[in-house]
Amino acid sequence: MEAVGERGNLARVGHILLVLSGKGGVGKSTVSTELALALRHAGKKVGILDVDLCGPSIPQMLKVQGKGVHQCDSGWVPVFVDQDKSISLMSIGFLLEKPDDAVVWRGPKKNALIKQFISDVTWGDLDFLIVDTPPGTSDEHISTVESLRPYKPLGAVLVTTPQAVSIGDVRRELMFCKKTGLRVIGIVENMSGFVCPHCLECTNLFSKGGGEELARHAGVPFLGCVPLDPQLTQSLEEGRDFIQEFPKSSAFPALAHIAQQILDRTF
Ligand SMILES: Nc1ncnc2c1ncn2[C@@H]1O[C@H](COP(=O)(O)OP(=O)(O)OP(=O)(O)O)[C@@H](O)[C@H]1O
Ligand code: SF4
Repeated sequence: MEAVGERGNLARVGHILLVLSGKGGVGKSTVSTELALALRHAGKKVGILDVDLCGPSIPQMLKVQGKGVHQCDSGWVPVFVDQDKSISLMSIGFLLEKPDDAVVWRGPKKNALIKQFISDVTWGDLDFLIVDTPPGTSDEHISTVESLRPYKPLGAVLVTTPQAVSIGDVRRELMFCKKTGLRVIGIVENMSGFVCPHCLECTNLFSKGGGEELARHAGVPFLGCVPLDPQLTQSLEEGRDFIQEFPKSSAFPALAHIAQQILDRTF
């Protein structure tokens, strides 16, 4: 295997995007998964590295839970989500004996695994590597950024919900990006209103516009608002391709728009 300084297994990866959120449950894994599907839909090859070690939910969202990863001479082979190998995934979920086993590890062990994921997964040719991180700005984030930075410049997509408390957490994320030299690709406001499937009226359950206002205030791009969409929840639970199967649902245009903006800002 090549050494880290020679780019090794990430040599043929175009862009690396970290998906960050100040707190849990705001939809970071959802955004990571749907972005991967939308970029695939735009003809791109995408890898997902799930370093949310305590809550690896992406295998289920892509219906590949329980699959095994195997080792080859150059490292770990990721799990391919589709037959044409346009989405590949590496997650600690594949290394647990049972899908709901808990990872009760101290920081150094987690950091060692993250470093191993970054150097040892054989991604091959990718247009994007999307890294789904744990909530907050912990040791794992610093470890992820420090291990990835020697390879290429890193971009960050920040996910928030519209409430003030979540927005406050994003301010801390922005500070983290500044201190660690991450380029902020933009902010996504998730769970931004609920569009009634019967009357198409939008109800702003958690208020609206906080993410956009924060982006304006911080001078970073705002990528869009994703509404709460029961079809999105359902497709994530069943591991279906929301972008392919639900083009008429309320979250679809928002996710497609966000993916397009990412393409515009990274190429
Ligand atoms: N826009 C949305 N519409 C409907 N359901 C959503 C939306 N965004 C997220 N969800 C649902 O909310 C739940 C939490 O989302 P998700 O797991 O992506 O959050 P997270 O920020 O990654 O959480 P954590 O990092 O704490 O694991 C999931 O069940 C997901 O299906
Ligand atoms: S108008 Fe209100 S109650 Fe009636 S279908 Fe729409 S959201 Fe539901």
